[in-house]
Amino acid sequence: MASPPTIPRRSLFIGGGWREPSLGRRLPVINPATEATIGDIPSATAEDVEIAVAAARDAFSRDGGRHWSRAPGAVRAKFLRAIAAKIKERKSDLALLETLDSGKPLDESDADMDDVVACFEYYADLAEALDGKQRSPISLPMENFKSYVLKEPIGVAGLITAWNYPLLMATWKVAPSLAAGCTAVLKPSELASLTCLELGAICIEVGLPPGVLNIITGLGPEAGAPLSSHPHVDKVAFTGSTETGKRIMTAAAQMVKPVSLELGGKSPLIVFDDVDIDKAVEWAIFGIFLNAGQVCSATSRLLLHEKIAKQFLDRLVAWAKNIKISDPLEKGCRLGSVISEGQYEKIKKFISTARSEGATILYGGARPQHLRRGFFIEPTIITDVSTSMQIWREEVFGPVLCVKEFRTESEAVELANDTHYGLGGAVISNDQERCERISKALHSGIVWINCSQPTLVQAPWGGNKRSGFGRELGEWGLENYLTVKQVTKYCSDEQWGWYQPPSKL
Ligand SMILES: NC(=O)C1=CN([C@@H]2O[C@H](COP(=O)(O)OP(=O)(O)OC[C@H]3O[C@@H](n4cnc5c(N)ncnc54)[C@H](O)[C@@H]3O)[C@@H](O)[C@H]2O)C=CC1
Ligand SMILES: N=C(N)NCCCC(=O)O
Ligand code: NA
Repeated sequence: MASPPTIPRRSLFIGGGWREPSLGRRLPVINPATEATIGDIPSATAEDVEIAVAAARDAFSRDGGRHWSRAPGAVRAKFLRAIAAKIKERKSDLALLETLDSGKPLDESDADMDDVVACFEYYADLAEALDGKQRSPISLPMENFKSYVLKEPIGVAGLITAWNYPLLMATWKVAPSLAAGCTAVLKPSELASLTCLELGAICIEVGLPPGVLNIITGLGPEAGAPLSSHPHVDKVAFTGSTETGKRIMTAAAQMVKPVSLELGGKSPLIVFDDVDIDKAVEWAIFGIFLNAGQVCSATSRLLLHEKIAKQFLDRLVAWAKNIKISDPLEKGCRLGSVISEGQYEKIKKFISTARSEGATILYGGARPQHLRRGFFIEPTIITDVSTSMQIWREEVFGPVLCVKEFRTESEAVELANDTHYGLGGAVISNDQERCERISKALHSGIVWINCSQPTLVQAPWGGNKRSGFGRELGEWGLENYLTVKQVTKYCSDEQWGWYQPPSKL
């Protein structure tokens, strides 16, 4: 057997170098597919947050910002492209680390690394384009004033992220914040931090100016909370649960600090009776079993037109049975383990509550019999669901799909919008006008037509209602880290003339 890959032992990445956590604490790294402890990560506390924020502050204003925050966009773009190139070079080892840390299939980690590279490259282009957008004039109905707009980096950004796409979720925040000219402190999830620490190593290799990006790993209350409430952090961007999002918003409110929140979801997928069943089934499967359903935009509520419901469910089960569930390193794996024991127990509880509330577990619901260790759960399909049940209302963040039938388009829309969340929504139908009507009717930040989950770096990403606010990716992702300044100039030779001039005497 091949020897197990080495897990790098890293410290906190602060001020351009490695630094031991002030209290000397470390946290175990658990591979959820084997339950083995495979390494450890530093556990930062408020003392370290203090040092990291000071490093970011210093990097923001060093030499009047000449080397970073006020440097030409092309300077920052060069570093973002260098980071992208290093990630490309290290793609297979980073993907392996991501899989060992999170349990996701290696093919998914590979695709995530491609997305990471694309995101750094995309924001490198936007950093360059930003200079050309400066001083855009405001049209005014008078001639004695001229106004224009400057877009300036907001300052030090605090970036707090989740474990479902460890390096990718960090990149969605790191790339645009750096492109904008901000400096940043990243706090990834304690459940999967390995690849984010490797990003620190990459920053050293490409010679990123010290303090521009700082990476501190550790627990939410110990490292995340002091970052979100820090008076010298000018903006907080967060991806994670709605509960933690509320805490972060409350902390930031004390400093009147802008936040963007990318929170949970319970997104619907509506399937009409005019579709190619197998094509639609594959999107339904992809929409909930990708990354074992640990996707904020997972289409976890399937709405089926009653005319095709039976046939659709038969095919859905057939496809679900055919999903390769295995060690995520095995070739062709399409369902790995979930992230942690805590998440595994939580998902099992959701399934047992659904059963006790009267729903039917049509398929799955248990540990796959051929896997004795690791936090694996079968792809699970739940029917006979009513809208008051927990499984309809709450985010599971696991491979669990609940299904309801509908008769009319308006009933489908009403069921789709019957949620406190508003991240994604999807519709599958051959009637394009109907798809467009539904796109307008869904209360969500993202709508997919005839598919589910494609995520494009150019397109805005984010939700409404309790899924949060603010948009990542695309040009919207850059705006998150910019502040708009108006500059207005009086350009008449005349005295202003509001006051009576005193006598000249
Ligand atoms: N929608 C999404 O993208 C995600 C949703 N979730 C949901 O959240 C549930 C719990 O998962 P967790 O890992 O506990 O997510 P979480 O929302 O608590 O963690 C996300 C990040 O916030 C940090 N954090 C935790 N408490 C904090 C605090 N008081 N102040 C500042 N930062 C803090 C964590 O360390 C982590 O980096 C999951 O079961 C899932 O349902 C989890 C992760 C992502
Ligand atoms: N890369 C893909 N497919 N999806 C990203 C989902 C991001 C999220 O769960 O917040
Ligand atoms: Na882990």
